[in-house]
Parts: sequence; C-alpha cells; structure tokens
Amino acid sequence: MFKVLVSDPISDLGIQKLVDAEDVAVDKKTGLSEDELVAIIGEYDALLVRSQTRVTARIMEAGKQLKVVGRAGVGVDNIDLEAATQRGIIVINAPDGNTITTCEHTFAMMMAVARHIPQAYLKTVGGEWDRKSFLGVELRGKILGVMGMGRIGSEVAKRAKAFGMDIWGYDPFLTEERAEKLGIRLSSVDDIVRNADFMTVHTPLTPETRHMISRPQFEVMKKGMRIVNCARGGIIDELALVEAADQGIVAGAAFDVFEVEPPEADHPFLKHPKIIVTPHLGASTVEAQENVAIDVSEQVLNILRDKPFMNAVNMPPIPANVLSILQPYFTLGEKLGSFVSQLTEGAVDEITVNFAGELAEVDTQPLTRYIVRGVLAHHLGSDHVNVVNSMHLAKERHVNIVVNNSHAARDFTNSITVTLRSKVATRIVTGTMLTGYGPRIVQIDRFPVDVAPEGNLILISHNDKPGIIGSVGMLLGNNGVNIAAMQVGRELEGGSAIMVLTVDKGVSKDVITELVKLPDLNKAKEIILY
Ligand SMILES: NC(=O)c1ccc[n+]([C@@H]2O[C@H](COP(=O)([O-])OP(=O)(O)OC[C@H]3O[C@@H](n4cnc5c(N)ncnc54)[C@H](O)[C@@H]3O)[C@@H](O)[C@H]2O)c1
Ligand SMILES: O=C(O)[C@H](O)COP(=O)(O)O
Repeated sequence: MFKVLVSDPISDLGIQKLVDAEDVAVDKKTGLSEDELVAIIGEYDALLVRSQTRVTARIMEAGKQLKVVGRAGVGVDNIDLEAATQRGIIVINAPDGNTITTCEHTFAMMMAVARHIPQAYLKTVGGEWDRKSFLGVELRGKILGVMGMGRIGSEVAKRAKAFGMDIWGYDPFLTEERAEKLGIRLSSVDDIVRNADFMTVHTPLTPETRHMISRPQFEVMKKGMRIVNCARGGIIDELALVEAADQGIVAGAAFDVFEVEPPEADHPFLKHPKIIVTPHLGASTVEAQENVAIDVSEQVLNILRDKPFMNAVNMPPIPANVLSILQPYFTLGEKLGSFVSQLTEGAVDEITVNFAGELAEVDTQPLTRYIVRGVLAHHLGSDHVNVVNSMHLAKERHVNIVVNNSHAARDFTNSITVTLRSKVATRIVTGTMLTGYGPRIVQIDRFPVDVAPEGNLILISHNDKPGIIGSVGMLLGNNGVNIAAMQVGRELEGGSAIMVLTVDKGVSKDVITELVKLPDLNKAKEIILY
C-alpha cells in the first residue's frame, strides 16, 4: 500500500482518483511546520503540495520512502529541486491546469487598477459617495508590455488584443515568427519599460528575473505606467516600485504575489493608495484547483505504480511527439540495461547505447535514463535508482555513458543495443519491439536469439554438441524447475553456443553449480527481469 500525504489545501474532487485507488492510502495534514513534516514524512511514498509547504532538503532527507513530490500548480520554487534530484525523488507539477485562471486574474487586476475598483469599493462601503477621486483609463489603444510569453503570458496577450490593446512581448524564447503569429511586437525589456502604458510579468522567479524591474528601469519608465504582477514576488523590486509610485512614475500597481508571503503587516504595499493586492489568488478558482489536482494525482499514481509519467520538473521535458515514439521502449530499455548488467562481471566503466532506426531520429535522452536505471538498479537497488537520478548516479560513480545513433536499422525497424564495459568483460545485448509479439531480446553478445525479456531466465554458454539440451532439461526437471521457453543461439555448427531458458520460478545457486558441471557446459547464470 502506497501512502500519500497531502500537506496543503488541494481540491478533494481533484484527488479523488488517488483516494479511490486500492493500492493508495491518502492522509491530509495541512499547516504542518518543517519539524512536524520531518517527523512524519518517513512513512510516505508521495507528498502533494501547493505553494505553502516548503519542501526542504531536511524533509527529503527524512523521507526515506519518498518517491515523488507532486506540486498541484506551476511554480516549484518552494521545493528544493537539487536535493530531490540527488535523492532520486521525482518532482512533478501541473503546468497547464491553472493557466487560464491566472490569466483571467491578471485581467481582473489590470482592470481593477485601471479603474481603482478596490479603492472605490472601500470608500463606498465606508459610506462615502466619491465620484471625483477615481478617474480611470481605458485599456483600448494602450500598449501592454508582457514580460514572459509562456503559457499565461500568451493567453494574456490573446485577451488583451480583444480589448484593443497593442501588445509588446519580451521572452528569450520568443521568435519573430511566433510573435507575428500571435500578432504582437517582439520587444526588449527596455522597449517595454520606455513605451508601455501597462506592463504585466509572467516569468518564473530566477536569478535572471529577480528584480528585472528595479530602479534603473523605473528611472527610464514611461510616466503613468500601470504594473501587474501575478507571477512571482521579487520579479519587480517592491521597494523601488513604492518609490516610483510616490514619484508619480507609476500610476498604479496590482500585485497578487510578494517577495515574502504572507507579507509583514507593515509592508509598504498594504497601505499604499496606488497599489492593490490579493493574497496569491491567481490559481484560486474551482476549475483550476480541480484541474491541477487531477493532473498531479494521475502522474503521482503513474510514478508509484512505476508507469511512464509526465511533467517531471527535475528532468528535461519530453515533447509529446517524441514521447509517443519513445514510450513503448522505456520498459524494454530498462530490462536490457538490467539484463546486461546481470551478465557483466566487474565494476562497470562504460555504458554504450546504440539506437538504430526511427528511434535514432529523436532525442533519446529520456530512454537512455531508463537504460542506465536498469544497469545501475541491479547493483544499487531499484528503490534508490530512478529515471531522475540515474544519470546523476552514473556520473557520481565515474561511469562513462556513450550514446550512438544510427539511422539505418539492420534487421529491425528499431533496435537498442546496450554494451557494458568493465575491467573484466564487455557484454552486449540488443532488443527490439516485434510487431504482434512485443519486446524481444534479439542478440546476446554475438549470438542471435529471440527471448521475451521477463521473469526468471537462465543463460547458459556451452559447446554446440548433441544431447546438451536434454541433459540441461533433465537436471532442471530433477530439481523441480519447469522450463517455460527455450532459445538456442549459435555462430557455427559445432562451435560455441548459448541457451536462454525461461523458467517458472527462481533457481537455487546449487542448481546453477550443478549445471556448470555438465559436460560441454561452460557457464550458467540466472537472470531475473521484473
Ligand atoms: N499567481 C498565481 O497564483 C500563479 C498561478 C500560476 C502561475 N504563476 C506563475 O506565473 C509564472 C508564469 O507561469 P506560466 O505557466 O506561464 O509559465 P511558463 O513556463 O509557461 O512561462 C514562463 C515564460 O517565462 C519566460 N522567461 C524566462 N526567463 C525570462 C526572462 N528573463 N525574461 C522574460 N521571459 C522569461 C520563459 O521563456 C517562459 O516562456 C510562473 O512564475 C508561475 O509560477 C502564478
Ligand atoms: O505557481 C502556481 O501554480 C501558483 O503560484 C499557484 O500557487 P498555489 O497553488 O499555492 O495557489
């Protein structure tokens, strides 16, 4: 039974799939301190959070069973990603579920700041009928600068067009073509700061974006600018903004996020007449909360059940078209790694992977992670190695990883060959997916074979002599070992050969020792693939 801890308020409906899963027990404990989390996290396999819980290195260290931290939302700045990667804890987020909601909140804030709605509301409910103090501005015809043209920034730009705004966008990944397609003007921070009437930021908080709008930008800013931040506190320098508002450079600002949350009671934004605020509500709609919780629950289940998953933050993302090609090979790749690792004596120095066929035409890095996981898990334990930390662990152990791509596959549409080199030996295995049959090992060292990579296998190297199959069968039968499938591969008649047996259960070391004593049998090795 997997145990999942939900430590922030997350939609009940959204996590229903987890609650209903027969192999999962969900506990909800919100508002815990770091010490309290450290005390209990050891019993959990997964932790689900929003932005409140700070998932620190201490918590990960105490999470001896922790396999995944799921963030029901986008920003993962509350999670120590470095610590997670080192411990092989997968961090996933739900990047799409709150895009529209946050975009709509940005609009609500932009309109509220343009028309002084919160200030006017306060006066009106306070008994004052003040129609003179709140002269607003239209959005129509104004320049809106959008910093960060990702998911939310792009949606904001689309809606701003409907308001008749002229959109100037800045993003290091925004190309002329995409800007043209979106109908916006590709700009720099400086262009936007000097020319825009409204400005909204939609970047993550990184060392580069921290205080990207600060004193130097306010000094050259167009007078009367209105600024919205529904992304992350710290992208806009808060103190510099207050100064700029006091000097009349900034006509108004709307902030959903703060450098420190919640802000201190004497934070200068809270009483400033030109600055309106909300308590990090960007993603807080029924729809978004359900969406992100559903997305994150599905991926957490996949991870716990050792199935392929999406949206890992501490792994490079896999584009959908690449994933559809690679996904069928993930399990095969891992099993090839495990198979060849069990064959190889001595400490592994180098793992070489050759991808052939259509596979070689896409970025195979994600698949390589599975293969390396298979190789390392045999020695380090499958609990400790996963696709997040496999490359990191290999590097830590000075294992060199070489990947070759060859577009022409010799005998199969696609194939993967894994070669392990140690000081003692070099062993090779090739696998493919056979249409109608599924994954197959098709070559072991220099011998062609056709073996399903699963269950308990015995690999025997022997001389190609009459009667050897019979004597192996007899010995195993006498020891109560039933043979489910058998494959023999040889180079030349009468030369050296291999035999791969699939047996119904594990065999004892004694049986293996007995096998090796048979005439013309050179080596026998049990290989377990699950
Ligand atoms: N207020 C909320 O409740 C709320 C809700 C959802 C998301 N967010 C935050 O909004 C932000 C954007 O979310 P998203 O889903 O659109 O993310 P995204 O990853 O789709 O977009 C971020 C964009 O920022 C760009 N970027 C990175 N560095 C930049 C720089 N120096 N200058 C300009 N652009 C830069 C990236 O290239 C990317 O296109 C994130 O910080 C996220 O955490 C806040
Ligand atoms: O990054 C996000 O997804 C937002 O900041 C939302 O955070 P929340 O889940 O704590 O509302």
